[in-house]
Amino acid sequence: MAKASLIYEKVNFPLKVWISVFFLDSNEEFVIDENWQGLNIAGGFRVMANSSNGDHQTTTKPPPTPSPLRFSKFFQSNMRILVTGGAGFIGSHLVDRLMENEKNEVIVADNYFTGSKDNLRKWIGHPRFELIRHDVTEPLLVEVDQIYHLACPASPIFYKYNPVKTIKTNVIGTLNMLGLAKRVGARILLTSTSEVYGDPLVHPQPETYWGNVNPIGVRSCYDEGKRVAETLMFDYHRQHGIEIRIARIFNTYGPRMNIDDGRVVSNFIAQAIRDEPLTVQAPGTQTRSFCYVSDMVDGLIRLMEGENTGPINIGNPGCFPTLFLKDMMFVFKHQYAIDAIRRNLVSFLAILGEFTMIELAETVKELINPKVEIKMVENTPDDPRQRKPDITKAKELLGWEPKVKLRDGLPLMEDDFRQRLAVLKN
Ligand SMILES: NC(=O)c1ccc[n+]([C@@H]2O[C@H](COP(=O)([O-])OP(=O)(O)OC[C@H]3O[C@@H](n4cnc5c(N)ncnc54)[C@H](O)[C@@H]3O)[C@@H](O)[C@H]2O)c1
Ligand SMILES: O=C(O)[C@H]1O[C@H](OP(=O)(O)OP(=O)(O)OC[C@H]2O[C@@H](n3ccc(=O)[nH]c3=O)[C@H](O)[C@@H]2O)[C@H](O)[C@@H](O)[C@@H]1O
Repeated sequence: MAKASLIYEKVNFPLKVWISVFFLDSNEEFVIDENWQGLNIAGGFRVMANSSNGDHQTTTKPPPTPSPLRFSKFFQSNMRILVTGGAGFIGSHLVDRLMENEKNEVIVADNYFTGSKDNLRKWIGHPRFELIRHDVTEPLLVEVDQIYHLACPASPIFYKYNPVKTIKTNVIGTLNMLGLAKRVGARILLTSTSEVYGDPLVHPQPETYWGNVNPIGVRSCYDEGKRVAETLMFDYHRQHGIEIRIARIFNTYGPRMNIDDGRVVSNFIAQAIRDEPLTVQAPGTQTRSFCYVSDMVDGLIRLMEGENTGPINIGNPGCFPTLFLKDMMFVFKHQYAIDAIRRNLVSFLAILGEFTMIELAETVKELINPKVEIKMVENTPDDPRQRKPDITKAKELLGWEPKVKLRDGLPLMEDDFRQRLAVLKN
């Protein structure tokens, strides 16, 4: 569909080739000239005939049959897909899935800040795959039909490391990708986050909730950055008719997460394998919902291919009520937790029906290393106390719901971590 409109635009204006040149804060267009009749949409330009003398208008013969190569290029049903941040955790799994379809050509643009070529090693050299070292804060000129825009550090440790760069990535990076989408008529999907809900006062979070975000906190570069990115998506949609999709992703885990990524599931698994104490950040009663990466990729592709702009929550609302008693005992053994409960009733209510970090630690301990210790450590500012997606919209509009339970997903991740850490299971 996007390709069809691209072809239409290029072929039906033979005397002019319009090129959009995207500047950081504006999209400006200028005309190359009437000497160029056509554009090779495979990338780069090709002059196919010179019409400035008007020769073709005087001839009575039908025009020569164009090269079959040209037609195959124009009319093939292949999709060319750009994945920004494709060398990262979710991005590389998305690339695997997109590459399974022989009609897809995939271009990855990544600056390798938190991603790695290693995640894509099986595709490097493949004729339908291209990897570009590129920072999305700079404009990118490629010809594509779809853009999955994932580029952004996702672990709080990494996005807080250089907050100014994080906000530039979210704002300027998204602006650049929207400029690209506008120039080539591509559909664009943004991977937003459940962090747009901040420390939510509504629970679970539906897409209609506007959030409770600290605009000046240490996490703001990320959560406010993503909120602006969402705003830009909708402004380009309303103002320029760009086809947009917004996924609000909730905590996702799986193989290929950075071992020292700092996120809770990867931390606990690496710690359990290394025989180090599992570090539960106080109070430990904060809740999250964990979605296995294959489910996430499935949701993202359905959103891209479907007819809804979103935003749509994609996450796994599952919880573990069976661990409730154990959880309570752990909480009451720790002064931190008791203080937190006294201070805030929400933290206490969280443990009644939700999946807490203590439960996660207990689950990892049980599945991976029953001898490992669990210890309570200091938390970081503005850590959301509760988070769980309302996925009604994803179910109804995308026919999507997660399939992999945490207890099945954790061992798959363990295998990958053991291989990379070179530690065999006893
Ligand atoms: N994993 C989650 O739980 C989660 C939750 C919510 C939202 N998300 C979003 O999903 C996307 C992917 O997350 P992930 O977990 O795979 O993270 P990740 O850190 O593994 O991947 C991000 C990728 O983006 C690249 N990148 C960062 N800044 C860039 C820049 N300026 N230019 C080009 N490339 C850049 C990194 O090198 C990396 O390859 C992110 O946008 C993130 O905000 C993830
Ligand atoms: O899903 C989301 O929308 C967001 O979720 C995560 O942010 P966060 O939930 O803070 O992720 P973690 O760093 O994995 O922390 C989860 C919880 O575990 C706790 N934690 C973390 C690390 C640890 O070693 N121990 C521990 O108890 C944290 O205090 C926090 O309460 C991601 O890292 C963001 O990129 C993403 O956008």
